Amino acid sequence: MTVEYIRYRIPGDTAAFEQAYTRAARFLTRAPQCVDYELSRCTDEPGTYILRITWTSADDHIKGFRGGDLFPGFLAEIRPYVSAIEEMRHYEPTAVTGTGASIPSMYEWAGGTEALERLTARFYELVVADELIGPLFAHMDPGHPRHVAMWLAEVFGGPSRYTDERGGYPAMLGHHLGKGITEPQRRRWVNLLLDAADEVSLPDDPEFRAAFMGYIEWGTRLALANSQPGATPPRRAPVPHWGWGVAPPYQG
Ligand code: HEM
Repeated sequence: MTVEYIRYRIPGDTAAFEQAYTRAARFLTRAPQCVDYELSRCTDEPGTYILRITWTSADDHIKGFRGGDLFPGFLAEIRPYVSAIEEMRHYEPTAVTGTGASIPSMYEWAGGTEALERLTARFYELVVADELIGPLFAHMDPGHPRHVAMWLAEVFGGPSRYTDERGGYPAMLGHHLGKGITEPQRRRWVNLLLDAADEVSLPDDPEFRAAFMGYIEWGTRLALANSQPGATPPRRAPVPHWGWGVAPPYQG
């Protein structure tokens, strides 16, 4: 991945510049080498703009996009502004990246550790009483519901206690290896978790439940795949971090 920054100083009609880029952007939208792009206007210095384009790689940009069919149409739209370019360079992203706290994490939205522990306590009551999956959990550690709450907390943006105290992803993976979970068992696990979520009044707004279900579907399908005989999952990986996806929480 490489990020291209192009800084413009437009001396005249900025509306025409923005319109030209609106047309040029249609070519970026169609380019498989383009991850995303954004044109920003400077609020302190009218006429100064920065275009950020993330490319799959510098080579893909130079050889793929510039050497490809879309470039002539793109260039035709922005050619009048080439002389207004003050900087045009590729930058490599560093490890310093993240998000702020303007959007609450799913962990906070759910109600934190207390809410997740309420969820898993009720869930495993339903699980052990269930004729299809109860037998799988016949010998489970009494701390199991709290440990799964810890895992979910970490996945949804809360404290990293499963990693710090319980061995993180490799330990969680180890609990599922060789279990031979079947699809009906996976589906029952999901159904019971959703029943428990309703019973303990986990937030039921569309955004939270959609994102929550997204993780549960992903996680249970991986648990099933990794539990099969001969499965070769990665032995080491970080605990996944699940976010809101395309529908962030509705805050009124
Ligand atoms: C999102 C999906 C899942 C998550 C987050 C999850 C989470 C976990 C965690 C964190 C543990 C280890 C608990 C500890 O550290 O004590 C565990 C163990 C286990 N899980 Fe899952 N799991 C998932 C799906 C499933 C499914 C679908 C099944 C079977 C239907 C299953 C069956 C088990 C079993 C049998 C154990 C070991 C229980 C024991 O201690 O005897 N898991 N799971």
